[in-house]
Amino acid sequence: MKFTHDAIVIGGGAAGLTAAGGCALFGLNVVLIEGNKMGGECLNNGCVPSKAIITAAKRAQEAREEKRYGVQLAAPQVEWAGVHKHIHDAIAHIAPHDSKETFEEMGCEVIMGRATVTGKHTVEVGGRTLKAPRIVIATGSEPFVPPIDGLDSVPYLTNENLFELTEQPEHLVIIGGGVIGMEMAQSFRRLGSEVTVIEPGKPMGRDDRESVQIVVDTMKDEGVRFVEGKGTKVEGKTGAITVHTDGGEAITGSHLLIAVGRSARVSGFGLEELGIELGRNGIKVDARRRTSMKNIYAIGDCREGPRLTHVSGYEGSNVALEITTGLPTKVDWKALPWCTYTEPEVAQIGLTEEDARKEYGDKVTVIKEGFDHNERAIAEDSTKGHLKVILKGKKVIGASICGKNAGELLLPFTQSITGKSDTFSLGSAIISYPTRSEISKAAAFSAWEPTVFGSLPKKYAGFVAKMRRTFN
Ligand SMILES: Cc1cc2nc3c(=O)[nH]c(=O)nc-3n(C[C@H](O)[C@H](O)[C@H](O)COP(=O)(O)OP(=O)(O)OC[C@H]3O[C@@H](n4cnc5c(N)ncnc54)[C@H](O)[C@@H]3O)c2cc1C
Ligand SMILES: NC(=O)c1ccc[n+]([C@@H]2O[C@H](COP(=O)([O-])OP(=O)(O)OC[C@H]3O[C@@H](n4cnc5c(N)ncnc54)[C@H](O)[C@@H]3O)[C@@H](O)[C@H]2O)c1
Repeated sequence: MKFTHDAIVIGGGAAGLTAAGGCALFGLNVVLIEGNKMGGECLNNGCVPSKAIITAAKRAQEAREEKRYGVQLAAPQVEWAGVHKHIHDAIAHIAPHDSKETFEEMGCEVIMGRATVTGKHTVEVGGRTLKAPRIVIATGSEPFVPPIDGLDSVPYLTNENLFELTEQPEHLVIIGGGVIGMEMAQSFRRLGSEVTVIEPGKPMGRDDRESVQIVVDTMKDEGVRFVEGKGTKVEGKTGAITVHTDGGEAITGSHLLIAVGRSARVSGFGLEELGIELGRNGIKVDARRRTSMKNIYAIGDCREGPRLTHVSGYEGSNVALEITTGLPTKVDWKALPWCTYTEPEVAQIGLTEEDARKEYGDKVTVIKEGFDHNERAIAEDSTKGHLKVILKGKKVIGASICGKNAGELLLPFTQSITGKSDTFSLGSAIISYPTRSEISKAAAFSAWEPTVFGSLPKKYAGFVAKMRRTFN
């Protein structure tokens, strides 16, 4: 077969951009195909707009706080057009990083068009037939819309139109207390909307329960209402939408946000026809991200597995490395970090306490340090939260952090879980004072405290002291 390219990448989100960019930087002849907007979900209707609205909401909240540190701010006046502009300015600012031009400069051919996989080595786009020994599918995911009675007859929001709102919701009802539901609930509440979250299970179900409880309590204090139950029926019209729950509640709001998870984008572009195996929610892949057709990879949100921008980027670079070097490159999730950007933030890496205990039982110990002992946090009057280090013996297998900027504090634990560092070196590192990251040193040192100040070192110190007294 005569190939037009070394690799074809379908999808210009975090996964596809990284895979295509990586191949191009190694000098391969790679084509990247994007059917909608370069940058995909993260840039256009995911991480970037959500973090931009969180920032606006934080500013409003700060102004709403009572006099603090002896300083009184004026009450916030939220002007929705300004919030909308801030969101779209942030997207526009970052867009050049992911643009067609940037990737062409890197050496990719970029085609704007919808691709169809037509054979083991063949992709059709805009009337062209492209052929390559390796194909990478990085088509992402879309909001899962649950089969709730009446939902198709009312206007509702998902992350795909939420950030386009030109008016502020008076009362936002959110179905789903997962990551999106919680980040958006706090943001809209802080910006002045009434907010109700409907969630049948535990909000932020994958996270450390103690940490999540702190966030839920904070949000309740800020006026978010939580309703336990499943949304089962929806009715109403623009401006007055009622959600009925299986617990018998009926909540009426001006706007409805659906945030109950994601569906992998896997149909309508040839995968079924080609017989590529699909799982429950995404393309089935092995640890090297190869599909059932081994020369075709699937990375990022479109395959089964965790759905996060840094995961998409990681898989993109792994696959680029495997394609360019020919060496197998497996993914490894033991040090997978994630963070939910509520206030306080909840950050996690590796196993939570609950999962670690399930897996290793009483071999697990947990060291907990509160920010109430961290002097920077005290000086800032921001002591909510804690760090929990999950250990198996002296080996770190997880860390859960709840607090201001918790997501920024994960890095040392990445190093220790992957074996590039350990609790002893972290516990003896010099860390600038006063910083919130001193909490990591304090926890790591706690793991060694009984040994360092144990009976043997004490005996030795006593012996040295006795010698000095005797011979000085
Ligand atoms: C509201 C929200 C907030 C989020 N916040 C965070 C966060 O703070 N941190 C984090 O890590 N993650 C976050 N995420 C998750 C993150 O956005 C995704 O995991 C990530 O963007 C997935 O990247 P991807 O490249 O796999 O897919 P996508 O970004 O979805 O890219 C896939 C691309 O493929 C294109 N495509 C699809 N089919 C075809 C076809 N047939 N031909 C050509 N092109 C095609 C699509 O147009 C799309 O551009 C958030 C998600 C949401 C919804
Ligand atoms: N900070 C971040 O990293 C970040 C932020 C936003 C989104 N994301 C990514 O996007 C993904 C999707 O987020 P999400 O919040 O949509 O999904 P999610 O899986 O985090 O949460 C969905 C929630 O909806 C609930 N639910 C399901 N059916 C329901 C019903 N009928 N009524 C009420 N509640 C119901 C579930 O119990 C669950 O708690 C995340 O898993 C994550 O991968 C990441």
